[in-house]
Amino acid sequence: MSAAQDEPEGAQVVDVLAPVAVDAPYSYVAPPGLGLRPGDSVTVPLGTRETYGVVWSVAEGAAPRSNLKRVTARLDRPPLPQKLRDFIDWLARYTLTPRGMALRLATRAAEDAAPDAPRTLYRATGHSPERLTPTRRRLLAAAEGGMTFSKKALAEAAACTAGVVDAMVDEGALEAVAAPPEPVARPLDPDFAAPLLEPAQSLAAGSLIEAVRTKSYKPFLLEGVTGSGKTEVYFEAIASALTEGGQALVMMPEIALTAQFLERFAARFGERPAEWHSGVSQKKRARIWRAAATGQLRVVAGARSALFLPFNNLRLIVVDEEHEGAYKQDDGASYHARDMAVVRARFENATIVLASATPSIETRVNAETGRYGHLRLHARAGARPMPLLEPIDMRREGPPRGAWIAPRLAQAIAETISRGEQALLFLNRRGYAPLTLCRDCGHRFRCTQCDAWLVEHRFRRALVCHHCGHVERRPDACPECGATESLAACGPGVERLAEEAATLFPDARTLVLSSDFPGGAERIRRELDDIANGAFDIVIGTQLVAKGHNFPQLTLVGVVDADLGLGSGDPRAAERTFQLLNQVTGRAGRGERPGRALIQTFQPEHPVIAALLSGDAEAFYAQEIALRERAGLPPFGRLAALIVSAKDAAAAEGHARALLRAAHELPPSPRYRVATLGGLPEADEIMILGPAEAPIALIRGRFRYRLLVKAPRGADVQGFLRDLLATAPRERGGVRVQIDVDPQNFM
Ligand SMILES: Nc1ncnc2c1ncn2[C@@H]1O[C@H](COP(=O)(O)OP(=O)(O)OP(=O)(O)O)[C@@H](O)[C@H]1O
Ligand SMILES: [Zn+2]
Repeated sequence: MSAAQDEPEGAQVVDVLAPVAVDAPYSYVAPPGLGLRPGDSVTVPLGTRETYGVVWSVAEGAAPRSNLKRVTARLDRPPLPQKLRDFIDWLARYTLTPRGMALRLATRAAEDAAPDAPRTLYRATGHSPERLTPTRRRLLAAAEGGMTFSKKALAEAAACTAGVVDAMVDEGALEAVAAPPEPVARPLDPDFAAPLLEPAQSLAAGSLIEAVRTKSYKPFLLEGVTGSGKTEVYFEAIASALTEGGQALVMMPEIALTAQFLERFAARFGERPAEWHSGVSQKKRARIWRAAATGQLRVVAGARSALFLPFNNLRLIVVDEEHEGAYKQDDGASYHARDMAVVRARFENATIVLASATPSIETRVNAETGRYGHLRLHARAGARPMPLLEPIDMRREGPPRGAWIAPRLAQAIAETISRGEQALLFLNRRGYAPLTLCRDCGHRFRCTQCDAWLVEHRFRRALVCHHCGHVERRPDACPECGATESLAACGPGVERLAEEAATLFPDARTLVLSSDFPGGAERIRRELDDIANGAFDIVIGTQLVAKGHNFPQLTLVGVVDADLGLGSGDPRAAERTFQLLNQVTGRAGRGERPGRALIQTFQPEHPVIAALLSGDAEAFYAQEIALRERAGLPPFGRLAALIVSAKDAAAAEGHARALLRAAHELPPSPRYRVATLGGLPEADEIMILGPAEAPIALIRGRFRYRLLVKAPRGADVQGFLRDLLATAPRERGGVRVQIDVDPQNFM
């Protein structure tokens, strides 16, 4: 206490959370005059280094203890709003992520914040240069009229190099003027091009607009068949948020690939929204971050990390394709962006729309029980019919050995392209062949670091592990027996399908679309554009092509292997397959002409395939929901996974067993009950399954064991996990425990 006098009058004690793996803010003393408030960003010493952090609370009137370190400086950053800080606290508690790491999700993008750089623009002075070449003449013509232009724009308009612009400045024919920085996004006009909605669309839009207007936290499921105009409908909700002076966030699973969406948005609102994903430069992201905090930026379309932007007046969140697995973040902090979007909306008192043609079981149940509003569009827009679906029974009319396209599908493709329309062949498998083996000795190529076969990529002449990315050259001889010409590719990937298509349709313009080709998102965006513009007759693709795209000339979809993924033993296999196949067949017939889809399957009677073929989504949902309810699976019960991994299999298994023991030795808690080991669990008890080898037992050289916590809906799973980790033995020998609350992936 005596040291308190050391601090000058007016010094503050503040709790600062740093963006590192700690769970609690630390106290610091801030010099008088900083006038810190919660949400402010500061720099502080932490251990031996200096870091930035966010003031989590200010202890008003507290006398600083002498041992407190000092806040070094205050950063020039807009404050992190209270609602966002509350959301971060909540997310950290729910997902068992250290709070500092949860904070980092929200502040990482701000780290690069450089002040917005002013730009230099050019305009004509009226002086003519001494020598007027045709190029110079074009340049001066482009700069005419007293307006200012960027150097790039002038050079482009005059088809000359930037050097010509410089030369004209030297000669006094152009002058440079300083201009304010370019805005991160231009103003949007909610009335720019409002569509004429159809009655069902209008009804759905009305409910959303009402919710946005009354500023009420209200989740909606917007469920409409593919091509029903869900996008048009939620655009009206965005327009309403804009009219109200608020902000809107649209989350999309593959935003980096959806140039089409941005164009559509611009056609509706006059300008594009701000884009937010890993392909956007650090600097740009820092500017978007700031503009979201000041309210200057009104609409962001982004990947899951956009959820952590510091919006200052968020009125609407849209989660497009809400059922998509891509919303689950699995490395580092593991959270489900769709679920967390609902939580964020609650903190913000915002409206939230989950849009899908094939909602997740969780969301469907929430809509059926009335927790979410349920808006439905039962038919395609513009009276377009749904595609006609037909099975191809591979047992009776399959292709000849070594081929993958059945005669009837080949026939349909031929007819389609002869009419000048497009066909899409869907196979959710990258590469040439999923397995390579030696016909002489039976040797199979597998990854040494993972429990997985190596996938042949013939274009790259390589064998690739799809789990860890390991690449090796495809040898000419078997490494085991030395035989040459003995290596055989087993099963098809998209590259092999392309080979077959080229043989069947040598004159067709064929494109393979796959995420692993060089060129990244840029290339895929361009290719998607080309498809939409009719530059190809046959498109062969993985699930990349299934997502939300509009290809007006596409009238035939061939699903090459509908059974792929059904036999995986994953509790979500049925749901995922149903969603994916609906999505991909939904690409057919979105333009003027009706669509058709042929489904190659060995089990046309399988409930998932049957539901798809009959178009009876209701029967599928009823059955799948009943199944989950009986099994106590989400959303009727809760799951959490503990993945224990180590370089040494015995160490991983040993630690997993120790965790299991610790769980059963926990003292009784009023918030949860743990079932006795080996006994039959009561309805209100938490059960721990395993440890079992994870389905992929080895990844990146680490052996993995899994414990699955299965709990009734009302149990405090997080409380249980926290208690368990607090009493469990220390992780030694490189053992890692990863916690996944609400796991989506059971690999
Ligand atoms: N009211 C409307 N007036 C004119 N065109 C419309 C209208 N509603 C929808 N459309 C058009 O119908 C097509 C499908 O609409 P949209 O992409 O919004 O459907 P969706 O339900 O989002 O589809 P998906 O789930 O397959 O992505 C688009 O080309 C869209 O412009
Ligand atoms: Zn591997």
